[in-house]
Amino acid sequence: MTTQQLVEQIRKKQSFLCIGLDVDLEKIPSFLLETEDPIFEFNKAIIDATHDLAVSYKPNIAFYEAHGVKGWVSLQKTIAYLNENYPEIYTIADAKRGDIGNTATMYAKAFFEDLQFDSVTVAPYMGKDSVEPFLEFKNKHTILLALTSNEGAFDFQTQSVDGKELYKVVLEKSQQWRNSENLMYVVGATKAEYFAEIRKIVPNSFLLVPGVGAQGGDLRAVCEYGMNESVGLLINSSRGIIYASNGIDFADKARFKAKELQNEMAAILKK
Ligand SMILES: O=c1ccn([C@@H]2O[C@H](COP(=O)(O)O)[C@@H](O)[C@H]2O)c(=O)[nH]1
Repeated sequence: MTTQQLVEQIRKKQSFLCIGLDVDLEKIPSFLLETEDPIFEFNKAIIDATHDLAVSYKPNIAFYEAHGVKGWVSLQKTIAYLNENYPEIYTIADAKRGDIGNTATMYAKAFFEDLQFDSVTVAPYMGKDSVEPFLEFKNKHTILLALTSNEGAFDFQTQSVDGKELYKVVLEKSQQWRNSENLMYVVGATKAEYFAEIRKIVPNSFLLVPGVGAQGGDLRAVCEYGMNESVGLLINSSRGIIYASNGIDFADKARFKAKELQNEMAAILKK
C-alpha cells in the first residue's frame, strides 16, 4: 500500500487506529482453545468486529513465534485473511528485525514477499546497510525504532552522542538513506513531550505510536504535537482493545473499546 492510499483510508474512516494482534493463549476466551487454531479464530473474530474502525492491524511476531510452526501458520492465515477480505487495511509485522545486508534482504523477503505485509518494524542500531535492503521494496514501509515507549528507552535512545540525543541521530541519518521515503518511525505514546522535537526533524514521516491503553499513553497529547497535514500518525493499542473481555462477548467488547478510540480520533480530525 502506498502512503497516499493509507492517508485516504484515514480520511475516509476518520480513524488512525492500529489494532495490535498480540494473542496470548492465557488471555483469550477458553472456548476458543477447543478449536483447531485458537489464535487465528481469535484474530478473525477481532478483525471482523473492528475492521471498519481501524486502518491498520499489527501482529507482534513474538506472539506467533512462541508457538513454533503452529504459531507461524496462525500468522500466515491471519495476514492472508486480512489481505483477501480487507485489502484496504494497512498491515504491520512488528518483528523488530535488524542484521547485516544479505540477512536483512532475507528478512525483507519473508515479510514483504512471502507473508505480504505492507510494513515491518526494524531496529536501527546496525546502521544503514542493515536497513537499506528493506527500503528497496516498492510500496512497502520500513518502520524504524526511534524513541520507544518503554522505560529502557532512556538507557540509550535519549543519551547524548556528540551533543545530540541518539534518537535524533537515528532520525536525521536515516533520512539521508536510499529510498528514505519508504521510512516510518516508532515513537512511544508515553513520550508525548518529545513529539514537537521529533516533528522538527521528520515533519512529513508517518509515526507508529504504541503505548496508548495498557501503557497509559495520552492520545490527545500525542496528536497535539505529533500530527501533521497528512495526519502522519498510526496509534496502536493491543491489550487495551483485544482483551476487553475474555467471555463469549469478547469481539463485541473489543469493538466497543476500538470505537471509543475511533470516536476520539474523529473528534480530533474534525478540529
Ligand atoms: O516502543 C514500542 C515498540 C513496540 N511496542 C509494541 O506495541 C504493542 C503495544 O501493546 P499494548 O498492549 O497496547 O501495550 C506491543 O506489541 C509492543 O511490543 C511497544 O509497546 N513499544
